Amino acid sequence: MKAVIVSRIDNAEALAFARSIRATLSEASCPAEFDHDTAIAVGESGPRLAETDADIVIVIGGDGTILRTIQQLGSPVPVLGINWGEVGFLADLETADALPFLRNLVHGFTVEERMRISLAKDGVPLGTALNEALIVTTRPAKMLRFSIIIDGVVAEQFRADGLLVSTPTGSTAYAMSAGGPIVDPRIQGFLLVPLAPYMLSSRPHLISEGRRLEIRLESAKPAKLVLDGQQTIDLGTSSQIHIQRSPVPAQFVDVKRNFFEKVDKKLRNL
Ligand SMILES: NC(=O)c1ccc[n+]([C@@H]2O[C@H](COP(=O)([O-])OP(=O)(O)OC[C@H]3O[C@@H](n4cnc5c(N)ncnc54)[C@H](O)[C@@H]3O)[C@@H](O)[C@H]2O)c1
Ligand SMILES: Nc1ncnc2c1ncn2[C@@H]1O[C@H](COP(=O)(O)OP(=O)(O)OP(=O)(O)O)[C@@H](O)[C@H]1O
Repeated sequence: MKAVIVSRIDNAEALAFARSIRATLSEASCPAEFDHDTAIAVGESGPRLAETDADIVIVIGGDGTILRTIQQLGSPVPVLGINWGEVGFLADLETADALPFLRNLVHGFTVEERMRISLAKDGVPLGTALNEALIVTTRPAKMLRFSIIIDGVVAEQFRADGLLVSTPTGSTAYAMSAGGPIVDPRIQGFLLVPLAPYMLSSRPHLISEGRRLEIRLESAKPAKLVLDGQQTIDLGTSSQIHIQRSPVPAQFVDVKRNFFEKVDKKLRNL
């Protein structure tokens, strides 16, 4: 088994912990290297995540570092998050448990898959998201006009600051703050949550991932697409965005942590 280690690069203690993880894995006969950004931060060199042939990616950081890592991976590689962040909801291991867990990792592990969404504009791929795709007005305090088309039928039309198309994984993130439900990650679906809709009756929708989903922007106002808070794409005005389940799910090392216990522990006292 071979590991690549990704650390947040803005925190010296996290980088020092990354070194101790590399040493622990080497002692357990598991070759481990730093990814490009982490290596540069400690004066070394390392592979870009898009080119890694590692069997596991160990991430030391919070959710943003995990989300960015998954976006940068080429083919799917199981991710093990060690929490060195403010919340670290996607990081299933706390630092105190990390080294003992890693020593046992070499004996094998199971993988949990999480659906991602893929987006395209007029047939041109825009990217994928593990948490959500946010379509939002470029100009603050201006509204966009949305039509949500499901299986070719206009399901809802409204004006709003923006619209979140979230996965079940992202239902505990921005979508939660915007009033959406917590969605069991075993459910395969799209969670649509409008941002400040100018309509009394607009509600979040959870729809099956098997549906054909299209979002039409119908006001001549500029909009942006933001994927997992990491990647921003200009949509210009009046776009037609097609959304489907990505054929490539994200993979996490299953540390047997209960999702609902994590919600209770990590999100009740933010
Ligand atoms: N008002 C909000 O709640 C809000 C606003 C912007 C972005 N976000 C979320 O932040 C994510 C990007 O994370 P970041 O750390 O780079 O941004 P960030 O540093 O602005 O932090 C956003 C917060 O959301 C938490 N978070 C991220 N993904 C989560 C998940 N799946 N479940 C529970 N909490 C989660 C992070 O721990 C962090 O505390 C975006 O995908 C979006 O979901 C939330
Ligand atoms: N390789 C990198 N390139 C650019 N910025 C990075 C990199 N690694 C980490 N960062 C920055 O470090 C900080 C850590 O983000 P991260 O989301 O991991 O932790 P957090 O926000 O403290 O925790 P949480 O997201 O769990 O609340 C962010 O400001 C992130 O942009």
